[in-house]
Amino acid sequence: MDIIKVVCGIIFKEDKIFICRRKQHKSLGGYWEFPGGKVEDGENEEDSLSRELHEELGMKVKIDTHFKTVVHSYDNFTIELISYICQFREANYNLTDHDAYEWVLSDDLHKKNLAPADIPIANALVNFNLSSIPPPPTTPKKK
Ligand SMILES: Nc1nc2c([nH]c(=O)n2[C@H]2C[C@H](O)[C@@H](COP(=O)(O)OP(=O)(O)OP(=O)(O)O)O2)c(=O)[nH]1
Repeated sequence: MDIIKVVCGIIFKEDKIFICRRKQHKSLGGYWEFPGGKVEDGENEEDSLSRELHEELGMKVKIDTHFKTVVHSYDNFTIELISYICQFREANYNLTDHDAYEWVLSDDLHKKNLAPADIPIANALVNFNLSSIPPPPTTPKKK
């Protein structure tokens, strides 16, 4: 069976993380997830994530770094879920594929009914320190 490549954002606003609930009629409807979607042919992961966040939430983020990739088999399909740490910039929260969203502390992620593929990511986030991300290199000022 083919593996479906899915990219998702772990989007921080200060110390909270954005999660959203899939609409009931969608696959895995009712589960909470990190937003994102399928990587299309010829698209790189970061471009795909930016596109999905814009389409599904009207959201802009700064993508920092790859965090964790999980391969998970559901009953009918297998996904490779690739997560990136992001910093929130702005959003109009115009939800197209979700019916709810929340900003939660990483310690509280396990209280939500997360999609099963997301659970190893949520567990890894409990020990994650946002300040461990190196700042972007600064370009020296010209004299
Ligand atoms: N976006 C996203 N999908 C996830 C996560 N965890 C998880 O198991 N999935 C599953 C749900 C879906 O079966 C699949 C992604 O499909 P999707 O419906 O979000 O992607 P899409 O918008 O590109 O697809 P489509 O509805 O246009 O067909 O991966 C997650 O954290 N984020």
